[in-house]
Amino acid sequence: DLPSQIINNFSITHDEGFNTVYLAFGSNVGDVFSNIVEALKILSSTKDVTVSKVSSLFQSNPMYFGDQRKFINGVLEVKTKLNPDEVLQLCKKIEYEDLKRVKHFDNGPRSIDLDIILFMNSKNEDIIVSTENLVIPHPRMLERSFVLEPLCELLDPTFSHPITTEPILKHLESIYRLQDEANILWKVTPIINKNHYGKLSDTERFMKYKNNVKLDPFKKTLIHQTVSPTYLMSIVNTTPDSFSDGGHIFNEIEKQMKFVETVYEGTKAFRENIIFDIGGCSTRPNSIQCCQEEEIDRTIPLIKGIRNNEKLDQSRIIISIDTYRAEVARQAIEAGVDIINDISGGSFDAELFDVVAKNPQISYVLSHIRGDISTMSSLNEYEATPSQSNENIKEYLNGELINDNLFYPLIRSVCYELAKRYQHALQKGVKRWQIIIDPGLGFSKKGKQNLEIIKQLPLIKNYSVELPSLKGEGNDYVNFANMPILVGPSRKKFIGDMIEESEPVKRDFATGAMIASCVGFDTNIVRVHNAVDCSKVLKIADELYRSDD
Ligand SMILES: Nc1nc2ncc(COP(=O)(O)O)nc2c(=O)[nH]1
Ligand SMILES: Nc1nc2ncc(COP(=O)(O)O)nc2c(=O)[nH]1
Repeated sequence: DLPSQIINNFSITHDEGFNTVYLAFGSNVGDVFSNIVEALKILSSTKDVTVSKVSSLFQSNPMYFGDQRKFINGVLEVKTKLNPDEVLQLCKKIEYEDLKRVKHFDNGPRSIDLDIILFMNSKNEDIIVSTENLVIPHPRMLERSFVLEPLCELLDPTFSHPITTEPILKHLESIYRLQDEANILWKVTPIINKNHYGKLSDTERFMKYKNNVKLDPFKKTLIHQTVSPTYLMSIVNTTPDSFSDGGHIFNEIEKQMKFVETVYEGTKAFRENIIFDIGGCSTRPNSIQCCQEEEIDRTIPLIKGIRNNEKLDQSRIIISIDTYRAEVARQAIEAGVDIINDISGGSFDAELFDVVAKNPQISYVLSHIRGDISTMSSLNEYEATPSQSNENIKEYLNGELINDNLFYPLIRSVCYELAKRYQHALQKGVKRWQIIIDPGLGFSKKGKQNLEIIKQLPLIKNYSVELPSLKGEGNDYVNFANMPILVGPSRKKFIGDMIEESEPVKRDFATGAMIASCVGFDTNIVRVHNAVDCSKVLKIADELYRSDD
């Protein structure tokens, strides 16, 4: 029952092992995000098929036939006992029976497209197929950034194409070296919470990060650079003791709403969107944590109020909840938030990741921290690199193995510890496409360590690490390619110490300078108290650092 002609005589043994298959998916018709989630669900519920990895989502320009909607593309890894032909039949069933795809013409619009890109048998040998209805590896994969970019997120950097024997990463670089705008992708994270009381039917409500890849004219190396506007996150602390506001808007919903409306009006000249980050429980070092009911009482009514406020254009507003508690996150999603902003990296409440996993349509900020609110300030030793502490760990930068242990121990430790939290998140079913990375300024970092983190932010997207898998056997490969970065330096102590200013509210000018620098270090979202003034800072910084020319 195998395809008639297999070039390499690697038979597909139906032994206890599983074949590994990489499938590229794309959609540009109908409710695109739901099509993709539905296709994943059907694959995951198919006998002898497990979806083991899913890439980020990318918005891409239609290739070959330009006159159609942009696509949302990605790649997934599947472990299966099925042979290539059976996988092909399964893909066709999902496309045409389950998702009712109607094919008008080649390369035209489609509700879902599932293409077999690569196929390895249970001994990890490449299966090459060439029949009239199936060719593996996919014949056009090497010309498609919308396939290779997401595929490289799932593979270790040395993984090579079975026929060219060149690393896939190198093939992707060759596409970008063409410097053709058509190959440029937008990384997207979903903010499609339909609990907006029906106000938002937009099935493609994503935060978008346009990643330009320019050729450095001198060094001939490729420079990845975000060229889309930086997102502005406005802190709305409804706590009585939040160290910067002193609780002046605590417990008076109309005052909180007035604050939100002021920020909404004051930022719309220079920001297309505004994110309101609703915080009901201070996370200042050693602060007393309010109880869950108190946190819910302080936050949920305001979220509902914002979503119901007719004066506000909901399509411009993104709401996040700053909480590490699962129940608060769950109720906030019900109330209409688009992002769970969790300073604990899912480590303070074991159920938090479950809530995020149940809602693949919203985004999640995965932050770096060590210990808990009362211990985090003392846990700021970063002398050793991850590879030094455990020789099973292999770290890469831009796909090259790093051996030098003196080289950036701080950022590498932060990335490695985030990679471990990332493993836990994915094990609970959180999708990579939901995740925004935050290095946690002021959390388990003192003074100048925060500046070092900011200067090394660009490394995060080029960092990857091979580390023991949580299942106990073999290694996982984690990278942060294309992950949006959020930073929250606003009014923090490390800024206050630098300018000898003990009053947080007087640190806004220095915060503005810090924010502009963060944009220069390729940050995608900045979290601030004084959003109105920072919207002007971002206008300047984006003009300087985000211009496409
Ligand atoms: N951006 C984009 N363009 C496209 N053009 C053609 C096809 C048709 O692909 P096929 O030849 O593998 O069916 N798929 C896409 C796609 O998924 N994304
Ligand atoms: N994602 C994210 N969320 C946060 N929430 C609270 C604080 C503590 O500062 P605050 O009390 O001024 O809000 N800092 C962060 C941060 O740095 N990143």
